Amino acid sequence: MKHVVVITGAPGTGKTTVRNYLTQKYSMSKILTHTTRPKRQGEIDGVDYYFETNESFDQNHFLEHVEYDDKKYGSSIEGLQRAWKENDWAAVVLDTKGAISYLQQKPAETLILYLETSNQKKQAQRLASRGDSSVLIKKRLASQEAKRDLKLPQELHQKAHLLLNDDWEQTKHYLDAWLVKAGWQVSVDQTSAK
Ligand SMILES: Nc1ncnc2c1ncn2[C@@H]1O[C@H](COP(=O)(O)OP(=O)(O)OP(=O)(O)O)[C@@H](O)[C@H]1O
Ligand SMILES: Nc1nc2c(ncn2[C@@H]2O[C@H](COP(=O)(O)O)[C@@H](O)[C@H]2O)c(=O)[nH]1
Repeated sequence: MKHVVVITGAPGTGKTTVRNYLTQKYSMSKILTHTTRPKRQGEIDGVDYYFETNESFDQNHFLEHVEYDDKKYGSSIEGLQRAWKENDWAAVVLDTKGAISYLQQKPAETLILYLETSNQKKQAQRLASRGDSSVLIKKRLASQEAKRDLKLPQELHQKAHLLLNDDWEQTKHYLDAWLVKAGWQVSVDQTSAK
């Protein structure tokens, strides 16, 4: 059985950090997505994203794509197939609109984690600690998509698992426990029985 863990939530809630934990500790495959936004400091093409021009972006076969903060983002069908070839479990970071699309298109395989923090100031502080400029942080948090993603959309009620990411040590415990409930152990047993 294939699974895809979709990690969603507002900016700075820790989506990429959670995705890295799942790929490192659980060897889940990372689904790389495509974007036309400029690279942040330290980001590498083919590692963090496929960085595209407007023209090259349109040449992909997208499972879903969106505009977020005036830039294009999309996850390709090939990216998901590549990830599932490596491992039955894959992880991807998406905005909430992308999470809804995944749920509609892959209902049996999709598991959704919606990340929150107890206080929104924390999210801006985290973006600053990541090295984002204050101008970009202001623009990002003022975008209609970022404001929308502060709230779990109706379509994800009863579908998403809510995860409070205030304390990282505690978040790791939550994730470990959630994965057992989500069937991770079953999958490991099945793999070793092959
Ligand atoms: N629980 C935590 N406690 C403290 N810092 C954290 C925690 N989780 C993540 N961070 C830090 O917050 C910053 C933002 O995290 P991350 O890049 O994972 O957020 P994101 O939700 O993917 O953001 P964006 O949507 O803007 O890409 C990073 O510097 C990360 O190390
Ligand atoms: N629907 C999609 N959302 C995506 C995709 N790749 C990333 N994202 C989301 O966009 C915002 C902004 O990302 P950032 O790296 O510029 O901070 C964030 O919510 C990501 O989760 C995608 O392919 N589809």
